[in-house]
Amino acid sequence: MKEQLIQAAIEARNYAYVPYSHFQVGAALLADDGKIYGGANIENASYGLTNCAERTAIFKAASEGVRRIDAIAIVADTDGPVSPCGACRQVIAEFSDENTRIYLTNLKGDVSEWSMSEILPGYFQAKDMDKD
Ligand SMILES: O=c1ccn([C@H]2C[C@H](O)[C@@H](CO)O2)c(=O)[nH]1
Ligand SMILES: [Zn+2]
Repeated sequence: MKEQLIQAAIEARNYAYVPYSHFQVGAALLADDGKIYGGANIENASYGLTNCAERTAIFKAASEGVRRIDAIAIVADTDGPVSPCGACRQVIAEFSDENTRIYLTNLKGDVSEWSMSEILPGYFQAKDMDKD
């Protein structure tokens, strides 16, 4: 499944809309429903409105009812495994738990595997709002 997910991320990357950075990123997640959802980064002439690949994949899945990510792979043409931004790490946390596997990869085939608390120590979740 890990290899299949990484392959899906590589394929999703081909649809990156990156006229400004020319930096293509792809992501693919395995959801609780057993389906794979892919996503690519989508940039905007108003740069700050750019949506990262992993958030695209997560929002596609969430908008179809997914509430838990089993595993997610992210890929870019980087020297080492691609490193997701802080905003994306928090968005991954919204739909993840400590059993979620996070695969950071590149086109050379380097893969590093992370848990949620490894990738974002102290991440905030809705359950943290429960006071009793
Ligand atoms: O993990 C990452 C890192 C960067 N980007 C995108 C945002 C922007 O389009 C481009 C350069 O930052 O790469 C992602 O999609 N995911
Ligand atoms: Zn991001």
